[in-house]
Amino acid sequence: MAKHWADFQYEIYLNGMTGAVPRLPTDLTRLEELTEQRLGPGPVGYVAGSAGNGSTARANREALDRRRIVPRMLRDVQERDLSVDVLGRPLPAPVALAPVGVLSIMHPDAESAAARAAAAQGVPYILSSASSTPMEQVAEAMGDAERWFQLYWAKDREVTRSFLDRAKAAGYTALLVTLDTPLLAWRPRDLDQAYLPFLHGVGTANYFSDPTFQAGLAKPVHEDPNAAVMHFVGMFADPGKTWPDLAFLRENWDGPIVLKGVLHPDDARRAADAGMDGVVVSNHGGRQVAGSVAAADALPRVVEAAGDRLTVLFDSGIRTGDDIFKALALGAEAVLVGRPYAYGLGLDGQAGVEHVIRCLLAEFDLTLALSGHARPATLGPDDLIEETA
Ligand SMILES: Cc1cc2nc3c(=O)[nH]c(=O)nc-3n(C[C@H](O)[C@H](O)[C@H](O)COP(=O)(O)O)c2cc1C
Ligand SMILES: O=C(O)C(=O)c1ccccc1
Repeated sequence: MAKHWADFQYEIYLNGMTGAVPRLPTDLTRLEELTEQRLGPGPVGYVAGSAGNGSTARANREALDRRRIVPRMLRDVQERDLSVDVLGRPLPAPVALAPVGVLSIMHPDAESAAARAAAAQGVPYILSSASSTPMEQVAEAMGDAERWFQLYWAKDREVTRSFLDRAKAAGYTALLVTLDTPLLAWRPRDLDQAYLPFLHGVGTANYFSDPTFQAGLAKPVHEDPNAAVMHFVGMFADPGKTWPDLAFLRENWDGPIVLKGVLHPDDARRAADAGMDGVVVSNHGGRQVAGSVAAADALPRVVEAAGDRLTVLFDSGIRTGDDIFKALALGAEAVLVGRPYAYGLGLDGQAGVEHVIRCLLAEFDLTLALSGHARPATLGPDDLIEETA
């Protein structure tokens, strides 16, 4: 019998018999405010912030809220199985932790704590290129648990090659290449505080620990950290890249490659033509293009364009179990979750991240069951209606 994620609900009530209540709220939309109260506005502003006046982040929520589930009755949901195969990997549920950089601004144990939480719950951890901990150290914290690597595709081809070699050697099985961040967007919350973590050397661990990156410096990082930061800033993204450049990644990575940040169906077709294995339909949680199409509104057309040529993943705005249900019903094979686990980490370290994973999956399991489904595979567009204004 497969594990029932919904058992967490019963566990919470049972613990209540001894007077214990959960350390964090089970409505994950409350975590942002709580984190801000505890950690202060600087770091939380970076995590919570979005592009422009926040319209894309709001649209992400509206597009999910506008879709309503139409539950079905009497369909035997006693035994349920949330497991899925994604990119040829068996996962216990259709959820992974999104790549979120600079996590040391939330907690000193940073990515290692988040990775341990993912490993403990069996969900994949996607490590950001801009992590505050080197990829080998995060890998070590996870044992042989499922991990994927997110690439910020550097200007310097040899640094990129070195990252790919290191990620492979450290056991990261899939590569997510983020395409929507060739520049950092206009983010008023960060601008108003003049706060950018990298300038303080946060989020540069993979670069500073890289032999090829180091070879490009006149002095070792510890002798001239400012020069190292400037070297990083100059190379970490490359607005000059075009579709033919993907051939380099295809030649240098044996496992699955997924392009993160695809919103247009034609870009999905180009991804398949370039030999990519999947896409993440994402607008970076509303942090890049202000005024962008909501990720959930872009999803159906990308799913249609992908056909059976690409694995389609989804992120941007997932906060609850019913959001996961909706994304899957719109055609995503799995979802990534970003900010909620970053807040969980800020509030309670590894345990806080585990809390977030368990709440989301318990709620998803219950939503699935109460709507008449025993497996993610039976979800489809018929399970939703779209409200019109
Ligand atoms: C603080 C922060 C840092 C992020 N860093 C990265 C990153 O390094 N690489 C990346 O591909 N996406 C990054 N993202 C975007 C997430 O991977 C994901 O697309 C987004 O958070 C999903 O939206 P959500 O936060 O609403 O779940 C970051 C997001 C946040 C909030
Ligand atoms: O802040 C972000 O959204 C992001 O993707 C990022 C970019 C560079 C380094 C760290 C995070």
